[in-house]
Amino acid sequence: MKKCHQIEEKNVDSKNAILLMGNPNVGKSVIFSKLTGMNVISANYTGTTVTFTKGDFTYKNEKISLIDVPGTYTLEATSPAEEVAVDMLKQGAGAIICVLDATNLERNLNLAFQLKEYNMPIVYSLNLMDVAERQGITIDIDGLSKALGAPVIETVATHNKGLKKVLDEAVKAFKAQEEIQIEVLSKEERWKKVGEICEKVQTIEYREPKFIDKLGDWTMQPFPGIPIAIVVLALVLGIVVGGGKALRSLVLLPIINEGIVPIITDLVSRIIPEGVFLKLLVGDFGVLVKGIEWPFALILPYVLLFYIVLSFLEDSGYLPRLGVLVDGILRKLGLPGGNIVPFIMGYGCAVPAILGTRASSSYKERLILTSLVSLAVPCTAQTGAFFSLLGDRSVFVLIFVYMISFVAIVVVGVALNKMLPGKSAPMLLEIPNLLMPSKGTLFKKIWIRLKHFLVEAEVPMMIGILLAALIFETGFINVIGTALEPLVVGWLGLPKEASISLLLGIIRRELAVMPLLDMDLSIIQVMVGSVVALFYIPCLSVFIVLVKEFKLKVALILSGTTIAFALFFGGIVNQVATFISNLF
Ligand SMILES: Nc1nc2c(ncn2[C@@H]2O[C@H](COP(=O)(O)OP(=O)(O)OP(=O)(O)O)[C@@H](O)[C@H]2O)c(=O)[nH]1
Ligand SMILES: [Mg+2]
Repeated sequence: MKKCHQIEEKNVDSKNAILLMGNPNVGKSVIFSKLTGMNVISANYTGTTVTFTKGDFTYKNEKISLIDVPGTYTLEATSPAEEVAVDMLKQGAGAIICVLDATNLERNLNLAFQLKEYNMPIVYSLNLMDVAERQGITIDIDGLSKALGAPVIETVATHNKGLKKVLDEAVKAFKAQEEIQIEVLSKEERWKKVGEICEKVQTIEYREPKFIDKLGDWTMQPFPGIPIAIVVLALVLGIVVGGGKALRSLVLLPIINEGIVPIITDLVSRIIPEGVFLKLLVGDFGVLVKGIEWPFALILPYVLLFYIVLSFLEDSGYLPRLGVLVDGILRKLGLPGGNIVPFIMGYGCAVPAILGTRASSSYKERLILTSLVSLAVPCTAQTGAFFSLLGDRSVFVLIFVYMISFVAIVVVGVALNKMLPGKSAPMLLEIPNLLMPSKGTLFKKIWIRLKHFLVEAEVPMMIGILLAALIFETGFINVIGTALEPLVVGWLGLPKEASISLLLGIIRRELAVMPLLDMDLSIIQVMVGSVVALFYIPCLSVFIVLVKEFKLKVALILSGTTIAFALFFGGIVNQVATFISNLF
């Protein structure tokens, strides 16, 4: 028989803290967002939350700190994300809201019983009741409550059903300060008891599977799963690429370049006298010209559409299913199918993708995925930049850049898998229910990401543009250009002023591409510039995350390697393309 757990550091505020615990993907983050009014990202796959978030609010005159933590299957953490949850639990709380997935009662109760080993009152939120109903699952709430010795409340978090009642019960529990009935069971005793409870309280009535459940199964079988995946990919590309182009050239560019920018330029020119300062604001690289055009007209359409599509795919539960289909391919890169989610997120931004790897229990997998995303996966802002630079000029070069990216992912992935010590974790990929995304949570998520982009990207982009303006207006570009001439002109075959791309690319990845837009470049030069930008150093925010997650040494090695890779292959493309063009 084990001993019950002692709470380690009794936090002074912990008596007002309510901890949301539960298995992954049971709705904790949705409950957190609904109860606190703070928006945290939720998605339909395991491992969405990888750190904790605290939300303070007052409820019925009680000051409450609600804490959302990553999901965990057991309290013996196997990944950095699960460690966060277990650490928070050990710090103690006034009460725990244990969220249970009504469609997976047995596995969820296993964790519920482990929580009973801690000296804290628990209230149970039996969530996803709508999906349970759809699947013919009925649960005897009173019976379950008796078996657990605590209140059990049926909830549908996405529709805010039952959540107030859960909060009421949690507040009641921590105010009552009743003696807690600690129950410590061995693993075998626990599973046996859980099995008995499920048998008693749960009835599963056979229902003809609904279309959405059938679709969920089809998406994982090679047929029709692969054709479905191809249709999904085509739709994603159509929406992001086609929609992005339409939004950019038909709506945003005319509004910004023919409306907003001329008005601003005119106003500023009237107030500020001719000189360097005016040029910094509204000159060729003016902050008020490029600082509006680049992020809002050229990048934003792709970012917005990508996040709409990604959020929909995330909330539907399709991504882990895609992971099952591509497991065999990804495994060759040392990344079992479960890594599909952070990998795809990398096409949005490398920062959440790298943070997302915290849910993985294998350091080797985390490092391979991080390396691939830092090196060869263009983020959505960079994609916007590539489409702006290449879309109208040469679709061939555009396809070439993405092919190079794909080849690099495969070659580097296979090589790292062979070179790095350690093992990939076996595929533990939980397949969630296929759900129709809830409009409210979907909009909120898109808004969080868009806001994040506007704050996180716009400020560094403005700084980068200001730096570029300063470098050009002061003539400093000649000094840099001359210093880098052998590399930029000699090896890469680019004009001297393209050195600016190498400087700005350090700030943000798309800034390695954007300056090329206004230069009169040949097709070969555009191709070289794009390949360099594709592999070039991860931007500053990614570098900071790399240091945080993998320490300075790994961050420096990765960044150094990506720079070397970018310059080496950029040069090779230049030499080969020039040689071929000379033949004709
Ligand atoms: N239909 C339905 N969907 C729900 C309900 N509660 C949550 N969801 C959806 O289930 C998915 C998982 O929700 P999250 O809040 O991210 O789950 P989580 O427990 O925080 O997951 P982790 O952070 O991975 O531990 C999301 O797509 C939600 O929109 C519900 O009651 N009914
Ligand atoms: Mg969560």
